[in-house]
This record gives sequence, C-alpha cells and structure tokens, in this order.
Amino acid sequence: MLTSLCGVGVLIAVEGIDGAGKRTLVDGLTSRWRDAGRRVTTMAFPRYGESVHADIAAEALHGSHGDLRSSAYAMAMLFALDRAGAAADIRAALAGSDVVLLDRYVASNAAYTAARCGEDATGEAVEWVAELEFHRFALPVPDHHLLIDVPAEVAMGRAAARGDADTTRGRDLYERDNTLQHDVDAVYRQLAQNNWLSPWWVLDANLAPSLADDLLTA
Ligand SMILES: Nc1ncnc2c1ncn2[C@@H]1O[C@H](COP(=O)(O)OP(=O)(O)O)[C@@H](O)[C@H]1O
Ligand SMILES: Cc1cn([C@H]2C[C@H](O)[C@@H](COP(=O)(O)OP(=O)(O)O)O2)c(=O)[nH]c1=O
Repeated sequence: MLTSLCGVGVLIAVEGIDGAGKRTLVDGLTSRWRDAGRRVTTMAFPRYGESVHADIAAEALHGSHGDLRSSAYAMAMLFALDRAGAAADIRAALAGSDVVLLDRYVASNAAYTAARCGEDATGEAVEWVAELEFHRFALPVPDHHLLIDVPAEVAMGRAAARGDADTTRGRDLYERDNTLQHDVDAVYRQLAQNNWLSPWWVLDANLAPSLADDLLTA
C-alpha cells in the first residue's frame, strides 16, 4: 500500500515535457486519492513567487539576466537551489501525508540539462544532477516517478495554445524550442526505461481510474 509502515508518506514525482499534462494528472490523482480517504499533499517546482532562485530562472527563460540562460548548468543550479530550499517542507509533508505528489522534481533537471548538453540519460549531466540534488542537497529520492506519455507535438501544441490564451503564461525559451522538447522527451523515456533511481510508470494524462487504483496498491 502507499502508506508505508513507518508512517512516512510515499513520494511521487510527476514528469513530462512542457504541456504534457502534469498539472492535470496531479489534480486528477489528488482528487481520486482524497476521495479514497488518503492524505495527499502536492507541491510544484519551480516554486515561482516563493523562491528567488525559481523566479530568476523564469526571468532568464523570458530574456532577462544577460547570458545566464545560455548555460545549461547555471540554469540547472537555479532549479536545484529552489528545491534545496524546499527540502524541509518536503520532509514535513512526507511526515504528515500518505502521498506527496510533486509536479516536476529532480528528474526535470536531469532531462532538460542532459538534452541541452546533447547527452542521453547515461551522460555526465544526469549524474551531476543526481549527485548535486540527492547527495549534496540531501533531497529525498522519489519512491515512484510518473512519466506522461504524450506525443511531443501534442504537448507542444497545448503549451502554445496555453501561451496564446493566457498572456501571463507566454511561452518561455524552452517551450518555444521544439528541438529541445523532442530531446527532453527522448531523455525522459530513457530515464523511464532505466528506472532511474526508482520505478517509473509511463502513463496517459487521461488518467484511467484502474491505473490510479493500481498505483494506490503498488
Ligand atoms: N489529456 C488531455 N487532453 C486534452 N488537453 C489536455 C489534457 N491534459 C492536459 N490538457 C490541457 O493541456 C494544457 C497543458 O496541461 P497541463 O496539465 O497544464 O500541462 P503541464 O503541467 O505538463 O504543462 C492545459 O491547457 C490542459 O487543460
Ligand atoms: C523544475 C525544473 C524545470 N525545468 C524547466 C522545465 C520548463 O521548461 C521550465 C519551466 O518549468 P515549468 O514547470 O514548465 O513552469 P511553467 O509553469 O513556467 O510552465 O523549467 C528544468 O529545466 N529543471 C527543473 O528542475
């Protein structure tokens, strides 16, 4: 069962490229599991408005801060520092919940940094992210990863439509880069195939009720 014997909740990271449907899946799982009586806590990364590192990363991806965005490792460091600042909150959430659902987590940094560096899931960037975030920053390793299986074209179309419909969510540099999105998608699929750090589930964002139940009993 998802509730562990020692009373610490299960940590689940939802991953996928921009527009894949992560927030939609997190919302669907949360309401389903809460209806089933589970205590569910959700968190989303980057923590815009809460973390100066997350805000600077977003500003850089929208054209500010000179050439900061041109460094894949500098951008990844900002996202990692955002998470490092949330480590205590994640641990507290785990202590008080059956499930902690994260909308993006360390695997986002692994996939985007590797893709930006032209590497695959076995390259130096993925290793560096794991060492930095799980060892140096001592962030908890997820018990499960959920990867949303959606064609990159579909996800990119949704991200574009969202940007057009909502001027406060104009697409950033990563969302406008179709090649990057394809490369990130490929790295994510390798991470899933290799069960990077924990079991990975590859799911449709149209959450099948049976799958949510399977996850609950996994
Ligand atoms: N399965 C789906 N079918 C159609 N549209 C979807 C689906 N999942 C998400 N969307 C829509 O696509 C957009 C991106 O979804 P969202 O969950 O915000 O993605 P992400 O968090 O991965 O960027 C939103 O406008 C959402 O309503
Ligand atoms: C959390 C995180 C995001 N990213 C990237 C993925 C996205 O392209 C971008 C912004 O995150 P995203 O979750 O897509 O935010 P938004 O609400 O602005 O769409 O940052 C990383 O490269 N590393 C990370 O650790």
